[in-house]
Amino acid sequence: MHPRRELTVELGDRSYPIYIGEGLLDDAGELFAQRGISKKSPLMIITDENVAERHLEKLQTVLVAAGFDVSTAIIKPGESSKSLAVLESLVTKALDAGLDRKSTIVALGGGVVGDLAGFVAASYMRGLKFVQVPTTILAHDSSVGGKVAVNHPLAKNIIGAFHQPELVLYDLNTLQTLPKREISAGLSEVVKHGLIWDPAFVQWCDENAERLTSLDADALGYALFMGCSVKAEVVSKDERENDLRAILNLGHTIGHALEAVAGYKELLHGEAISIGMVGAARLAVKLGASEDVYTVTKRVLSQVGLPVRLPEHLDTDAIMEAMMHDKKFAEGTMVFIVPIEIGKVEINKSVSAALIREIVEQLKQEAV
Ligand SMILES: NC(=O)c1ccc[n+]([C@@H]2O[C@H](COP(=O)([O-])OP(=O)(O)OC[C@H]3O[C@@H](n4cnc5c(N)ncnc54)[C@H](O)[C@@H]3O)[C@@H](O)[C@H]2O)c1
Ligand SMILES: O=C(O)C(=O)C[C@@H](O)[C@H](O)[C@H](O)COP(=O)(O)O
Ligand SMILES: [Zn+2]
Repeated sequence: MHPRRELTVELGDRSYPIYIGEGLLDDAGELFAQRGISKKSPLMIITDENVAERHLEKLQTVLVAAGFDVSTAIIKPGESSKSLAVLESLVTKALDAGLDRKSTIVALGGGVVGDLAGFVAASYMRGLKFVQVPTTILAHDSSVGGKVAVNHPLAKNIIGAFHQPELVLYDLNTLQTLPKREISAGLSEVVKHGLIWDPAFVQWCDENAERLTSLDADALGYALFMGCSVKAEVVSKDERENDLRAILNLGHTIGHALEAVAGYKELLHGEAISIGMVGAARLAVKLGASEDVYTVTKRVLSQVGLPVRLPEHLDTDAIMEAMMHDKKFAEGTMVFIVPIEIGKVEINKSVSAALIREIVEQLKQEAV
């Protein structure tokens, strides 16, 4: 077995481990067996074309050698695969492969694969076990916490469930094949975890931006461990987002609306969230926070190669309308996550639509 960092998402008898380390795909057979993944029922690996080309053979070979009955389903890469149509095609694949109630779904890929495969696992035969094998930096966030979903053309993640994995197996070696743009997009949620919880970690990201974007293995291992730690702690305290978990949505009220208005194509999730976090920081300053909240947020995000300006051609009215479809809009109020200082946020339920509109307009003029 390879050396690894370990964390636990504490959820009573549904608690599960997160393993992070280099070369962990080699250990998948043993770790799956330890978590009680069945060898008697077929298991299905869901992945996308880019990941399949680079990492599927390795995982499949290891699992077959360990005695698992493995089938695979490969989807088109990209956010547009998080759809009901692709979900249905995967259910067809699962039926063809003979998956039964004791089968396991394995999500090998980024957040798109994780959210989609997780929702297949949540819904097929009313729920199968599943395993997250994240292969993007961003997926340190999506693989932990059990939010699984597909999109609707009008709203992100609007059809989904809470369904926790049996384990998260994070092989850092897989990240070495990531394209540059995806590296930066993934770092958006890493920085977010610092901004909501840990000022020292934000400072560390600021000082180590270059090591992170160049995929320095030590820096990456530490950053992903820190990000997963924050996520695991928050989820352990409030699995179903009754209150605290909403803080993980920093930047997402504006960010999700941008993704939807841009047709889930132009902006990657991490990029949209970066712009959304700059917007949240601007809002915070308007509400009385120190100017530092804005300058530090913007600086760290820029340093890791993320956009901070909202593309001008995205229509403000459409963005405002998309926000009203977000899950954060309920009982007539918008829940907005506001960074009151670096490393600390508040859940604000009284931000007016007029103020949000003003922020959206300002984000279109943001200096880069
Ligand atoms: N469930 C959650 O809690 C949660 C949290 C954060 C984000 N999300 C969701 O995650 C999604 C974004 O995830 P993402 O950024 O990982 O996107 P993604 O899954 O689309 O992956 C990004 C791109 O990188 C490619 N790729 C993946 N791994 C690779 C590798 N190792 N080498 C080369 N290419 C690789 C993919 O094919 C894709 O083209 C969004 O849909 C977002 O809503 C969910
Ligand atoms: O896990 C959570 O909770 C999050 O908010 C993490 C986010 O990064 C993620 O994008 C999530 O999918 C957004 O949740 P949603 O409930 O707003 O769809
Ligand atoms: Zn997110």
